[in-house]
Amino acid sequence: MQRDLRLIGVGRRYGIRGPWVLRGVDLTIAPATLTRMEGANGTGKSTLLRLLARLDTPTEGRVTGRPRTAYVPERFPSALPFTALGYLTHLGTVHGLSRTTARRTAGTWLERFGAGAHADTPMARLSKGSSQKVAVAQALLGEPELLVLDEAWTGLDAAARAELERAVAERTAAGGAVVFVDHDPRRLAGAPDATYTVRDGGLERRTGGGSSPAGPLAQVTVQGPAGGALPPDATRTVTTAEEPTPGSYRLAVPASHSDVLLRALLTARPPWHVVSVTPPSDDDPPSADLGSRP
Ligand SMILES: Nc1ncnc2c1ncn2[C@@H]1O[C@H](COP(=O)(O)OP(=O)(O)OP(=O)(O)O)[C@@H](O)[C@H]1O
Repeated sequence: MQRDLRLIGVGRRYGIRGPWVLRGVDLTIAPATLTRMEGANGTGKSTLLRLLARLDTPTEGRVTGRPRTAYVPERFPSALPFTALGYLTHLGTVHGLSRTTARRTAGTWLERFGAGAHADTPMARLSKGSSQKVAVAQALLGEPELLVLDEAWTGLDAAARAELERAVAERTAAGGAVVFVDHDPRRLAGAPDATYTVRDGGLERRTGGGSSPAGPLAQVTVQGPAGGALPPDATRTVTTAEEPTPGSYRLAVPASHSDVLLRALLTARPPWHVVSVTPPSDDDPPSADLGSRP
């Protein structure tokens, strides 16, 4: 993403005399950041995400910046006259991939989300969860500079939910921005750079990056390039980091986030060498008690 995406004094209402859903919203979305939007039902989160994805225009105010954007809507229109693979291949070519590359990339994403067996199923016959897998795959296959996820985890099975968390970590590690809404407070807990609450038509920024990830800790030992600092995506995930020798780190990470950490380290440029991963033992205290981060 070349530049920040910015909302400047943005307001949105539906209809000339409709109530203002959003008003006076200022927001900057920078590259390589993860942003969470929270708020009660009907407060305007989806409205905000559609404005960020440039699928809607503000009633007043301005939006600047044009990152290449992909969007997963709250409700995906699955009754399309394609098979799952055919649809994704078609979208891949729209994103500028050759047909062969689009088909291969589409197949890879279906496999990653555990929907490879449904590649040739007509979209209209997919289950709700499989259809949601196609919805997230279509957003990821173009490696967007801005990924906007509106309750994208809803309906996915546990493996696919974890895979989508990994895909989000990969996007931000690759320099993309990700903005998401999800009603599960544990979703990507501890990872967001910023969390906002949509309330009374405005945005309230929560202090800090959101709640800390919780749960038993895994220990990860890694070796980076000489003089290398931990990649930001890795730093955000870990609970503690010690550097016994230059470039060598002992990291403690909630086991639920160890995949995200490993992905951030392995996809860093240059990649980090993972020396060892020790799962938590039953005697370990939960990380929620351990407080500060590096
Ligand atoms: N296309 C539309 N036409 C008219 N009103 C709309 C439209 N889209 C949203 N609204 C209204 O704007 C308000 C905010 O809706 P929005 O879907 O953005 O909220 P939300 O925070 O995403 O809600 P939820 O958590 O239930 O998904 C609601 O009152 C809704 O009825």
